[in-house]
Amino acid sequence: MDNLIRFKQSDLAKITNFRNGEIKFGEKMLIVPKDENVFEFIKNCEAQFVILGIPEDVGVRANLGRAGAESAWKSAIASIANIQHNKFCKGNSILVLGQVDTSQEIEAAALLDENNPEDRKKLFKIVEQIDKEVSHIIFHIVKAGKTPIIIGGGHNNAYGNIKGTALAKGKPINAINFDPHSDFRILEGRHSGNGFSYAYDEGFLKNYFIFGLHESYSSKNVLDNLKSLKDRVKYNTYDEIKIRSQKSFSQELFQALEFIKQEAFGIEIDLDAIPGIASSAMTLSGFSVEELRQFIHYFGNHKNAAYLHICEGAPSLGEDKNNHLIGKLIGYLVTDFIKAYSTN
Ligand SMILES: N=CN[C@@H](CCC(=O)O)C(=O)O
Repeated sequence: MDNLIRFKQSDLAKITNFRNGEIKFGEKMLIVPKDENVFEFIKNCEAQFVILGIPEDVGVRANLGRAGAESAWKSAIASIANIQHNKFCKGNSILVLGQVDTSQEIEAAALLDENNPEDRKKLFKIVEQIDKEVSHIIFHIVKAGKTPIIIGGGHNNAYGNIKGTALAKGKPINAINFDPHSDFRILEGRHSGNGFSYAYDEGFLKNYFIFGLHESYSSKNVLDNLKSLKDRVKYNTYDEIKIRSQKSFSQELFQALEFIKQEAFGIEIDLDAIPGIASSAMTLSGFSVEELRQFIHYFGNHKNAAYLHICEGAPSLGEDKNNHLIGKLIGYLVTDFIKAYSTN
């Protein structure tokens, strides 16, 4: 895997705060040893979960959003390394594979202005390059029988996750997306707002459920398109569930699972659904952290859950004094998924 920067034992040691009498995830999580073949090691190691970081925000910029999602990976892995290894969750169930090497793409994108139409087209092309790298790595993880946990990055990476998983399974997969936005925008060139529409158009995505759309941030055009595809794309809105109480959260979890559970499915989490989380489309209205954790438990508990993707968190857009909080939240979500999966 040329475009992978492997995590090393010394990287883990640097971010783990050792304490006498305690065992942290950083002391137990696996890494691919220096001289080992990556694919072989993934296949044969004891860990079921493979953590991959995608530190980029080119997709968000190409969608005319606010950059910053590049910073979530570093914060997340530092928090994960300091989770306690205990009877509730074991560090050695995780292989920290490392991060997609996005340095060239970020460097090329830095020279471009997303508000200039010609530059924006170049950003679309750079996102396509990231797509190739993401789908390639995800393909190999899933093919090895393991479960990727992907920490982005922009939501553009849903495309690579879905494509890589579908190719490994040899058929299209389903997806559930916890997101105020459909990310089903027009096929104008790749960015963070059309990962699912491209995956659908290219035949990698079969059934798609969007959980908790914000009515005020879904365009008529997108809603019309979703309506025309209603046999394969379904959604509920945050407003229906939490504001007007027309639908119940737990009943909607059930309905969504019924729609996707027949095939392998990806669990996509956009952190801009949670109030107060620094992100490109940061909001003060949305589901609570506990509802998100219940959501991950509910879907992660099903045997067809194929991967977890947590994206769009942008610690660098947050307050300086508490910029570790997004990483800490991601740590909770990762362990919720592992615990749910392990009891399915
Ligand atoms: N992945 C996020 N997609 C949202 C982002 C909105 C924003 O950055 O402001 C969307 O395209 O609607």
